[in-house]
Amino acid sequence: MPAQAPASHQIPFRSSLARLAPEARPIIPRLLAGLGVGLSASVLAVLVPQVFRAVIDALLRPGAGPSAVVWAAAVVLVMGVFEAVLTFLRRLFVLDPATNVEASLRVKIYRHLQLLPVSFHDGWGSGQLLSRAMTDLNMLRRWLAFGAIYLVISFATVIVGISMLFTISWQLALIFLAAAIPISVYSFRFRRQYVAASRRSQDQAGDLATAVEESVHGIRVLKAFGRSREALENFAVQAEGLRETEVAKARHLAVFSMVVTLLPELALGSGLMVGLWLAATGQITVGALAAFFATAAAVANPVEMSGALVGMALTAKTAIDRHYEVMDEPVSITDPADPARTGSQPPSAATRGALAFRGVRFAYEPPRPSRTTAPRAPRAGKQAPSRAAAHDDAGRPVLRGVDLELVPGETMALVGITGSGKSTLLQLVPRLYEVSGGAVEIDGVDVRRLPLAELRRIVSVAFEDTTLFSSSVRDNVLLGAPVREGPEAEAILGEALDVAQAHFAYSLPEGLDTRVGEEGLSLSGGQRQRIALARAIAAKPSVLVLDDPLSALDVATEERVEARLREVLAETTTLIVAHRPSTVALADRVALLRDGVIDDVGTHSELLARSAHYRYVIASLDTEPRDLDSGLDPDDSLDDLEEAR
Ligand SMILES: Nc1ncnc2c1ncn2[C@@H]1O[C@H](COP(=O)(O)OP(=O)(O)OP(=O)(O)O)[C@@H](O)[C@H]1O
Repeated sequence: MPAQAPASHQIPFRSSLARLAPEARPIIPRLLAGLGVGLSASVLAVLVPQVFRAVIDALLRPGAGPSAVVWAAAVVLVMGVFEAVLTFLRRLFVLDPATNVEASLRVKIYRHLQLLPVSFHDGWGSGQLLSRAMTDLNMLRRWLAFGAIYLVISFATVIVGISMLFTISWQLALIFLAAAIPISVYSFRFRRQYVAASRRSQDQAGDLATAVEESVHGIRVLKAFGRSREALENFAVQAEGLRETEVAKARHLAVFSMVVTLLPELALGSGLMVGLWLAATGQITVGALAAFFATAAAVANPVEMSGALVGMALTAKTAIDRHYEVMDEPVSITDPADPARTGSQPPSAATRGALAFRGVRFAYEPPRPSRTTAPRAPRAGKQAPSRAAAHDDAGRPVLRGVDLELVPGETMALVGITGSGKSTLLQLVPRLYEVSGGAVEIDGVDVRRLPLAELRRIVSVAFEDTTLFSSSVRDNVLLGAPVREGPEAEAILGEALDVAQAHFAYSLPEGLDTRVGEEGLSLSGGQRQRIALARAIAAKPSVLVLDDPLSALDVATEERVEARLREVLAETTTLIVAHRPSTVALADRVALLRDGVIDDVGTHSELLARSAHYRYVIASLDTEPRDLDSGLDPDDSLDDLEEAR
């Protein structure tokens, strides 16, 4: 387990920036070009007062003609045009690289999220991940394209400007410089406060996004239980928390901006009095005095903007830290260093589908505080706990030594009381989680020694809680299929829909091209399950792992599905979590999971005869058909079903 990450305000700014080096390296030439033209533009702006100085002094010289004014005006005009062109070029140079960095970091975080194990996703709110992939990177892009360049330009302008001030009058320049001392002292304090507030606000924005996402997904539950108002109140508390942080952030920025505006103005005021005295006593010319104030104004502008620029830089730093918190999470489930087989072997030829659990132990990882959001300010109201935090079992063993063998082509039902670890055991087969001890084997090979792509081709899964993607029925079903286009794919699709008894899909408004999923047509729970089951079948697996995917089907449909499954996937080994006697009755054998171990294995009748715990579990299973498509009598007994086989 990696060491706990330091809180973001403890990471020095330079270290945060250094993380961007691999992204920034290719764009450095363009950034430098942008910086170069930006600097030239600002140097031009600082030089304009020197022209004024020359003009005024020339005009005040006895016998001076108006031609000096014409020349000066022409020079100022040319300098102005140059400055405008340079500013345009600066934008042109930096915009493209900044958007490239944003896009590349976004793709990287998405790819990393795909690679990270399910245990990582258990511990993170989806809004947190969403805000890191979207808002944070947007802020970073804006800073790279504008803030970072402008900060350097402003700094250089101030340095050049102050040097110019010294060439005009060292006494006046010293007065101006005196204002810089309290500004730099104060900026230290500001930086600390602002980084903490900025981190808090970006985390709170992520939490808020999670809250919106959860309530949109759970809108039916909230409405059905009349909890919309309570959800709104909780949301309002969270939104208020974010507002307060934003206000605190803005307040820090306002005070800092006030300091950086006020002090140079005070310096200018005092400088004016001293300057007039110096001019009156002939120590400087009137032209020099005018040039001094024009230059001082040009220097004061970036100083005044420094509050906003520093704020932007600190926000970008927080965005970088938040991005790399996710990127630094280790991908713990990876391809083996010495694979037992190569991915090029055709699975059907190489895999018979003998599935074995050997002394399998498993405990969910306890949630680490650094995994969720960074240090938060205490705030009123309830905070939705992360998913892993909601499980008291995290860290405690769920499976304590499971031994179970399935012969190729066998269908085995897994039963046990609720929370006994059935779903957990299933998820170890395709390595959605990694065993804490022991091994899961397919054809005698530890699944950890199979390349992940191959393992997930051999093993196909369907869960009770079905996820359909926003695309057509066809795309959803063929998601894991060996071929996804052409006549062979169509044949696989037709067969999978037939086995899953999902014929309804043909009569959808646009047939198999009908868009389903979040942004598509709403399907019933049973329909969704059938599509998800078809997806698992279309993958042509050697091992099929079904986590009660038929729970929303009526008993008759379930039976038809099982019968077709046997026909079509006669060679497929199936491990199915059963929550209904009907599912149990359709299996070849049943395994009883109890207290983290397999308590007994046998046929349904054998277990009924010899295991009191099995009888207890069976008695507590749901006997009601949930999707009343068929009109089957719910009182149909198990024996009838067994006979039906
Ligand atoms: N992601 C998770 N993080 C931490 N603990 C978990 C997680 N998922 C499940 N658990 C815990 O592990 C134990 C086993 O859960 P599991 O879902 O495997 O049980 P189950 O037998 O499938 O239950 P059911 O029959 O109700 O579906 C439970 O105590 C549960 O609280």
